[in-house]
Amino acid sequence: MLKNITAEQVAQTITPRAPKSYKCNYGRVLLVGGNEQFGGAIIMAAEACLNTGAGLITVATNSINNAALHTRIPEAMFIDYHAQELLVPAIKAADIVVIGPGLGTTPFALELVKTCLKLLVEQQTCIIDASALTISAENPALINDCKAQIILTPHQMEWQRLSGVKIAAQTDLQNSTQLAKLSDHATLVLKSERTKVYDQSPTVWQNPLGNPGMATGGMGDTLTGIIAGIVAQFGTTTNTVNAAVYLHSFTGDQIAQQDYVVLPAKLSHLLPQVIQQFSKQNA
Ligand SMILES: NC(=O)C1=CN([C@@H]2O[C@H](COP(=O)(O)OP(=O)(O)OC[C@H]3O[C@@H](n4cnc5c(N)ncnc54)[C@H](OP(=O)(O)O)[C@@H]3O)[C@@H](O)[C@H]2O)[C@@H](O)CC1
Ligand SMILES: Nc1ncnc2c1ncn2[C@@H]1O[C@H](COP(=O)(O)OP(=O)(O)O)[C@@H](O)[C@H]1O
Ligand SMILES: [Mg+2]
Repeated sequence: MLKNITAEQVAQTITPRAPKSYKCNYGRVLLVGGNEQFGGAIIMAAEACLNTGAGLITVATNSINNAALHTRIPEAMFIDYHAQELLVPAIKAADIVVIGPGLGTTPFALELVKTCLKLLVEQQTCIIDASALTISAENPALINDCKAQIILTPHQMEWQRLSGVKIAAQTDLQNSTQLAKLSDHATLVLKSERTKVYDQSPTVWQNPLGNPGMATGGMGDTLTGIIAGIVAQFGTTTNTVNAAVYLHSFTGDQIAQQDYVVLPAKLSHLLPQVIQQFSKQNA
């Protein structure tokens, strides 16, 4: 059954912060990605995650990206993703691990995906995006064997690679069937001009918002960061994933009222205000 995500559901999910709380109450997120060529992708994901309200953020990336990362968001901690002795404890300590934006598909990238997916346990959530989806398409057991709660965020070509279903044949029934084959505890955020969210139930959720100004590189990396920030604070459920998808497009639509193209950085900067509006509806 197809249902629209509603503003009311989002407002119910985004509860105001408790006065007696501190950073560790809002989730530890580790973002892994960004090679020499695609550092921007992991920086945009981290910036969106920060602006969504995650408590503590660490970025494991190529060291060439460190200066740019810290110029943009000094709030984020940095790990050189080649440093196993730092990376492994960071994976174990995280509530949420994002893997893939700007990671590339080299043998080293494959080893990183393996390290993350194998180390994660049931209490953790892994958001698999971009290059990590392309890598997993060649190695489907990685997703199947991963114990963490899984959120997959492919665009239609990444989903074609992962599921084997051609874009033209990506019906709701096909998508649900292929998702269940990949993992019995994964949620699928299938991105398009009208993104849909599939879990292991027969209900499919459709995002009613978004605009073509959002068709720009980095917009999916930004969504991934928002999903990470929302599930870090409010738990990993279909509701929280839906809320993140909705907030991303809601913010994009606000910007498109004046702007021809919706820049990912601008969307990120508007997020704290938009999320506050939704949290106040709940106060
Ligand atoms: N600033 C940065 O650092 C950025 C870095 N990035 C990083 O780049 C890496 C590669 O990721 P990617 O998504 O760019 O490339 P890929 O996986 O090959 O997919 C593109 C192919 O799929 C096809 N296609 C069909 N339908 C489609 C759809 N709905 N949406 C999109 N594509 C669709 C399309 O077909 P075409 O239009 O060419 O016929 C094309 O052939 C990854 O690590 C990512 O994080 C980006 O995030 C950008 C900003
Ligand atoms: N025409 C459109 N209308 C609404 N949303 C769009 C449109 N085009 C792209 N988007 C959104 O932009 C994002 C693109 O994700 P993705 O292709 O992974 O980008 P990138 O990897 O460059 O960050 C998705 O969230 C998608 O829903
Ligand atoms: Mg992408």
